[in-house]
Amino acid sequence: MEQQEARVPVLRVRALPTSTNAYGRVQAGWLMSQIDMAGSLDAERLSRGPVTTVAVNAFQFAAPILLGDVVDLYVERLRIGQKSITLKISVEAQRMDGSHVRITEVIATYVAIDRDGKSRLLEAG
Ligand SMILES: CCCCCCCCCCCCCCCC(=O)SCCNC(=O)CCNC(=O)[C@H](O)C(C)(C)COP(=O)(O)OP(=O)(O)OC[C@H]1O[C@@H](n2cnc3c(N)ncnc32)[C@H](O)[C@@H]1OP(=O)(O)O
Repeated sequence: MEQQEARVPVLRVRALPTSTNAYGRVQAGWLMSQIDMAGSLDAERLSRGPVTTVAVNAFQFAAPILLGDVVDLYVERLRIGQKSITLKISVEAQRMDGSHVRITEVIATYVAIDRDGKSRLLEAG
């Protein structure tokens, strides 16, 4: 049977009352934390060890994330260097009515580090 390649989010999380303001909209800080979580997860897998965020580009938010939305974070590897990985992290929300909304895209660079926090070569297999 022919396999269809599905786009799989690195992280999927629901916006609950603990993530929103009093008006039911997700706070930017919560979303940034999820973005960093998705990016570092992918970079840790690729580098087979710890990483740190060295640079993040400017963010722009196209739409709000609302209470109850399911938030999907997709990661695309843009550049794999000797010690660093640059990723595009895209955020989409599924509303409770089933509609899908594009929220933001961020470009972030992660550097593989050793136990002392010094940069190290990637160990991608
Ligand atoms: C409204 C709400 C408010 C919210 C507020 C908003 C905040 C928006 C946050 C968003 C979401 C994220 C949230 C992160 C949250 C944290 O993670 S906080 C920051 C945590 N990061 C750190 O602490 C890292 C601190 N920096 C360091 O420790 C050192 O600079 C590093 C990363 C170990 C690099 O050390 P180094 O000696 O420069 O390393 P070096 O061997 O020369 O270079 C290694 C590689 O890094 C690359 N590199 C070095 N510097 C850079 C650079 N600046 N750019 C790109 N690549 C670089 C080099 O090109 C090299 O790559 P390769 O060409 O080999 O692949």
